Amino acid sequence: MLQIKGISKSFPNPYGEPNTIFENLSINIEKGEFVSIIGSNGTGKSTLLNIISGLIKETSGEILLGNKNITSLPEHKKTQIISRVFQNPSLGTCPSMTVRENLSLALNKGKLLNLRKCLRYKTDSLENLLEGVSLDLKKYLDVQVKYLSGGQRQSLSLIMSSLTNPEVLLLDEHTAALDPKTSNEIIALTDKIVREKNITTLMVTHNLKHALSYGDRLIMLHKGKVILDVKGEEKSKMTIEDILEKFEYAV
Ligand SMILES: Nc1ncnc2c1ncn2[C@@H]1O[C@H](COP(=O)(O)OP(=O)(O)OP(=O)(O)O)[C@@H](O)[C@H]1O
Repeated sequence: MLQIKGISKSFPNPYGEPNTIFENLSINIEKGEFVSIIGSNGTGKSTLLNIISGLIKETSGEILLGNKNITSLPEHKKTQIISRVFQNPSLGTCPSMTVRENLSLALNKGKLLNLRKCLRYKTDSLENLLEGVSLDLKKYLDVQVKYLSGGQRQSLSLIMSSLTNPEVLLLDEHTAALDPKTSNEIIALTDKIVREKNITTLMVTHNLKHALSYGDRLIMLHKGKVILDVKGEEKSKMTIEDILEKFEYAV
């Protein structure tokens, strides 16, 4: 289980009172649970992922994974157990390297090896990783990532983020920069990876259709508080109109 336990976060404000984003926020996420997080702009969704991944430090509170307290684990250690895919397709990959090189580096994540050793994987085994991935990624094994489309890069980022079987996957609006068709392909690939590997996943999204159709649980944050938390039948009965009403009510 991933436990967000009594997290508070304030950013200093040179012009007045600190900007408090969370006060004593607690959320428990079951192992393998796929949770969509929605909420209006500036409500703290990315900040929550930044705290979990160790990119920013909480003011107080704890993050527990299983029975391990990972709150103070340095970011480079956290990357071995927590993977992240960002909104910007350029962020998860190295653009000047080929798909082969990116995949090889991801397979060696956390190991101290030189590039030649990293690149020891056979073409067949790398192609297998891309088997069945839409957008024909398999054909681009020796193409530099900077020449791929945004959708192809997000597919690659997703595959890379799950190669070393992370315990937690954080998706920060990872389909937001894509056209509707590609965005649907990427969310379907996400679901396949999360289910096959049983990864505890938190997906921040503004796509209410994705938030409703995918994942086991839907959490809505507003001003740093959970104002909706549904799963199972309750979630499956929800409509986009119900959520929009919540937004109206919250703002
Ligand atoms: N490093 C930082 N320093 C100061 N303030 C920050 C920092 N990071 C985030 N904030 C502030 O925290 C608040 C929440 O931002 P955050 O990006 O978490 O919101 P969000 O819910 O992800 O919004 P959006 O949906 O627009 O991406 C905002 O007021 C933002 O300005």
